[in-house]
Amino acid sequence: MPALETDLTSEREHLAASRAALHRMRQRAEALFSTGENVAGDSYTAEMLGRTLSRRVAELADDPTTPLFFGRLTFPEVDYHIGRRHVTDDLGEPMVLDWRAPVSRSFYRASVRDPQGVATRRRFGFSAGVLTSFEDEHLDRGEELGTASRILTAEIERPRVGPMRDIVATIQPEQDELVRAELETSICVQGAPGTGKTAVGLHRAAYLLYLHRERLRRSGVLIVGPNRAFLSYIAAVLPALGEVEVAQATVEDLVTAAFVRQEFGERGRTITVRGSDTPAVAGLKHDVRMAEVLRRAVAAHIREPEESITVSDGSFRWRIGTEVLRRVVDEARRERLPYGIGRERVRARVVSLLQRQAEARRGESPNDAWLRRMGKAAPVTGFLDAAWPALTPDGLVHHLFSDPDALATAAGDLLTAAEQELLIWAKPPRTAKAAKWSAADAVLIDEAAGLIERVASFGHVVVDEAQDLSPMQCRAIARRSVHGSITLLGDLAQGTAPWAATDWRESLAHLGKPDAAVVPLTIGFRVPAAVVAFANRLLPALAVDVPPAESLRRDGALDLRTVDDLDSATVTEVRAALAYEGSVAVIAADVAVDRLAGALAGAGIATSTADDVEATERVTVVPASLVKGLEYDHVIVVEPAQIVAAEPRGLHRLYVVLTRAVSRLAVLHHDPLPDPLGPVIATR
Ligand SMILES: Nc1ncnc2c1ncn2[C@@H]1O[C@H](COP(=O)(O)OP(=O)(O)OP(=O)(O)O)[C@@H](O)[C@H]1O
Repeated sequence: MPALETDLTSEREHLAASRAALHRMRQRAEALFSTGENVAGDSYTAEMLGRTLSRRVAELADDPTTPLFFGRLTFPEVDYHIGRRHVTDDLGEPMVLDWRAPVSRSFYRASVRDPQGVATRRRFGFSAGVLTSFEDEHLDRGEELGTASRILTAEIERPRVGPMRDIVATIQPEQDELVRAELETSICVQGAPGTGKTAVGLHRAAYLLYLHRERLRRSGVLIVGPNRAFLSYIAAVLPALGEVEVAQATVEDLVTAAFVRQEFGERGRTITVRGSDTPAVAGLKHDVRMAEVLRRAVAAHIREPEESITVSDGSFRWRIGTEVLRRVVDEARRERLPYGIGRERVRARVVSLLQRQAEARRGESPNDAWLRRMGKAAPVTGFLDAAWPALTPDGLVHHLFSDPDALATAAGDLLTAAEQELLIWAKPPRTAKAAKWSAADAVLIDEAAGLIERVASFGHVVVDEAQDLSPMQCRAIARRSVHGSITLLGDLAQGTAPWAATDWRESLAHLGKPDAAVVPLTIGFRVPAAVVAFANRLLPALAVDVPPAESLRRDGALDLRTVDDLDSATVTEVRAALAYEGSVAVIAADVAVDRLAGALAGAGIATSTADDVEATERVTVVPASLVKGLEYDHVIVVEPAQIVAAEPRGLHRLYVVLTRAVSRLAVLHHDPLPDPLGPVIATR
């Protein structure tokens, strides 16, 4: 047998043996899981043990279609297979090393210039779970393939179907550096479309969980994405890497009731978004000045005590003078605690003053029941309600938007009279509960909640498509990462929100991480070079300063077509696309989506929607407003001018739309293409 085949045979044997070993590891975990239920003493221990073990069982799941290892490092003395998780034999000897282990780092980073002790790096090629080839780089002999690797190229150019996949086998050095940054390090990644920002963020989460498992399990890791379609697109990546316990949410989930961390003592606040704002009002509510308005509105509730209080416990009467009460309130105010906690602090101080008087009189300490009774006594509560009244977050915002005087007091020099008028409700709802809150209101209520209550902090937060966050949304995330670090991912050129960021430094300041490094990613893995060049014609019109990307892909096709009938042209184009392998998307202005889906249905072509990642239809019709972060092999963009006209930052939206194609992009238009794409610029 030729050496190559002998090698391939022995690698296949190692794969089969590793699979069998993983199977035994899982069987052992399952056996422990079922006995664990019987042996654990109390129900709490049983539940904790059960959770740990069932998580372990889930982590050890083997997916026969994903290779258990994808690489091998040969050092002069030892060699290791590198894969998605540790696999050990019955004696505990490693058969496959987790890609996150310190040794595995060399798989991604070793080069001829810096071989890190590696003699040979081997990459494996798989087809439907079967090991079919490998490629060696003898670093010790000065051989290095880099991005010329066939296996890497095949992985990058593979047709896309279904949800996003992990990239552990082919993480590139500049990506690996970000993935393996220290837990304490917050970073901001500015990357052009398809440079792997989302992939980096997800792999960083998996890496940090591996390295700081216990700490992060306690505090939690959170992934924030722009919408549900995007979250369901990325949802499978972390479980495939064995990480089954990462929270994923949109910012709206965070600030409404959808996301309450009861285990951290957070109170459930149900804000259902039922209303909407005009663009001007929404813009104002997302303005960072609102944070100071709310802070002042909360602080304005604290009043200097005017009277002394006298409390009776049935046997004696105790008095606390005005001056003393003033001091108590003043001290609590200076502690800068959340308002609601400050109120309880004041109550506790008053009770302890009463307690001291009682001790002096009786010579013994009153019991807990006495202390509780005093805390609730009418004069104490009455004093609190006057000097430090109870506040709820939605109650505060309701009050502010219903009462022009209250708003004027808080907004003072911060908002103009016209701006204040924009915020005041024409017909104030009677109660906070009856209010039809908008999405922007929910962010303000969350800000108020942060002033009133404690918010639990995550150990690490990954924020994707961060260029679209408003200052107030950044603050909502900042509250949840005060004690943790963040990975901020985005592209200023893709900012479509009215408040989209133009400078990462500002976003980072609002996020409470002003010193985080801004790191560019510039190698594109999704969009073919010809398509990148076409989309880049828009860049000068987008008024952002971002480094241009370079595509790794030399394949792909771009086709621009003027057509008479958009619907029938779309049907023809979709039919042509279906002749190729992979996914097909028709992307159009939101208002055109139903019409186009109807035309396709009329032609007998079934379509799915973007949020249905399990769909079996190969064709998806996607509104331009929902396509951010997604990708399809063959993209058909219908009437760019309509996409641009639909919103103020329409050109940015078009840039997002044009950069979704993995292989082929067809642009169908009836109206002229928007200026920057037109022939004038094209021929310059
Ligand atoms: N090192 C890599 N090896 C193979 N594929 C990669 C690599 N890095 C990224 N990709 C692939 O490139 C595509 C784009 O990646 P990703 O979605 O993370 O980019 P992005 O920068 O977040 O894009 P966008 O700005 O459009 O949101 C994905 O299919 C991803 O799997």
